[in-house]
Order: sequence, then structure tokens, then C-alpha cells
Amino acid sequence: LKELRTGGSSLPAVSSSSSSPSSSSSSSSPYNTTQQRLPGAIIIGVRKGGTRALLEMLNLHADVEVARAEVHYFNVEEHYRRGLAWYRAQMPFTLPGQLTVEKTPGYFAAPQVPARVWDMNPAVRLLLIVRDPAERLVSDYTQVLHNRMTRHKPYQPLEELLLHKGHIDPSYKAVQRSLYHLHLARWLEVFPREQIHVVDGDALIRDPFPELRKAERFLDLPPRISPNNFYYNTTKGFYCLLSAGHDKCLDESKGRPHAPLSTQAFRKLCHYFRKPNKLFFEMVGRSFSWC
Ligand SMILES: Nc1ncnc2c1ncn2[C@@H]1O[C@H](COP(=O)(O)OS(=O)(=O)O)[C@@H](OP(=O)(O)O)[C@H]1O
Repeated sequence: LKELRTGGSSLPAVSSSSSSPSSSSSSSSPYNTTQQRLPGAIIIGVRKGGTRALLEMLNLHADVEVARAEVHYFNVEEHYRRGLAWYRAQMPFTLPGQLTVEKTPGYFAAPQVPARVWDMNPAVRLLLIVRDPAERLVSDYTQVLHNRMTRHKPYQPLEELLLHKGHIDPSYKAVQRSLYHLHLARWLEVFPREQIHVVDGDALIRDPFPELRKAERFLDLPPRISPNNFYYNTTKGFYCLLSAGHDKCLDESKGRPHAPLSTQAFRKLCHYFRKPNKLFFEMVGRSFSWC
């Protein structure tokens, strides 16, 4: 939508030899007014929490430009070795005063990432969008299942991966990714709590606008996103975006029907997450109505 309005992020990326966080690459635009800048805000996770929806919705704001692709700079060694100039060259072109936002949910659970993000810019604002960890896990599995099916690869039913001798298997990666308190603890060793804004992913699904208003406030953006930017699409079963006469829904990989899981197994999952959830609520100073 924004691209249609400003042409901002559709310009080609250029690389720069500088690695200073404050420096930036000049654009090849005829007016030379736009530059690629390092992000002032990063959506760090959680995977399947609604990170794409949040990014696209923030992009409705005239003062925001977003990196369309997940960059995986801080969590993939090969990318990190390329340095900040490479990272910056993955960012959209922005006008002075515009905020660059990127999202890579893989950052949240990667232990080396918080310190690296701090080194990039200790003032960067972090957005963490969370969702009921049991639902998140099923969504996570559903995505892997879909990818494997598309590549005609074999796959195990969720219950086989999730349960070991009738108990939740803590070594299953999707279980680990839902232990939000463990991952957040590592971020809080590096960043003050005030620098991390927690978005309620379930609330964002039900009614995006209030969550966006809170995010605008956290990012010190003037309130520009309005309820008129959203409409409920009955075919998709989710809110879609409206801006400057254009409408846009997230692609079909967002909001897929979930893989089946027995009620009994789902209950076990909910029970398993009860304690970790409590620890997470204490950490963030608020609670969520998760199962
Ligand atoms: N408006 C709107 N439209 C479509 N989907 C929406 C929306 N808001 C939130 N969501 C939820 O986003 C979930 C996908 O999360 P992510 O974008 O973080 O996934 S990913 O980690 O980047 O793959 C996706 O999860 P699933 O429903 O499990 O597919 C959605 O529930």
C-alpha cells in the first residue's frame, strides 16, 4: 500500500562500505532525498505470533517504512559476518524523519541476538508480539507441515512430535519456542524493560486498531493509523488493511486452518505452559488470557 503511495520501498538497495550505525546509503532517486537507514524498531518475535500482520499494519503509518523480507542478520552467522553495511543495504529507502522497521521472529529465541542488536543501536525499540503459546505451537507445526507437504517430504503427525510416553516432550523445538519467559530473560539481560513493547497477538487478530494505537505511542509516532484502515474480511476470516483506496489482506500462509490435535493433547499443552506463562506475565508486568 505504502509502496503505491510513495514508491519508498520499491527502490533498489545499494550497499555502502561504512559500518557506522548512524551512517546510511544514499539512494539513486533523482531527488536524492531518500536513504537506507538501520532500523529504529525491530519486531523480534514471536514466530507465528502475528509479526507480519503487525509489520504491515505499522506500514500504514506515513512515517514508517518496513523491510519487506526477513533479514536474519543477527541470527544467521553468514549474514552477521557481512557487517552492518550489508544489513543496512537490506533496508527500505526512507525520508528523513521516517522510521525503519524490520521483523525477523527468528531473533527472539537465538541467544546471541540481544547483545548484537544492542551493539547495532542501544536505543533501538523492540516490539514483541506474543500469542497463546499452545495456539502458537500448533501454528508453528502447521507451517512446517505445509512446507514439507509442498516439497513432497514425509511428516509426522503433531501428536507424535509433541508427546513422549504420554507427556509433553520438552525437546520438541516448537515447545521450546513457546517458552517466552526463557527467551525474554535473555533480552532483559541486555535491554531495559521500557525498551520492549509487548503486543497482544490474539487481540491484534480480534481488533487490530487498539494494538496499533499502543504501538504508535511506544514508537513516539503521531497517531495516524485509524480504525478506517481496517475491515473484517469474511472470506479470509481476518482483518485486512485499507489505505488510499487500496485494500490488502495477508497472504494465504497467514491464517491457515490449523493441523488437528486431540482435545486431550491440547489440554496437556495448556497445562504444560501454565508455569512458564506465569513467569512470562511476571516479567512483562501484565497477564494474557491464554489457555
Ligand atoms: N490480519 C491478519 N491476517 C492474517 N493473519 C493474521 C492477522 N493478524 C494476525 N494474524 C496471525 O498471524 C499469524 C502468523 O504469524 P507471523 O506473521 O508471525 O508468522 S511467521 O512467524 O512470520 O511465519 C497467523 O497465524 P495462523 O492463523 O496460525 O496462520 C495469524 O493468526
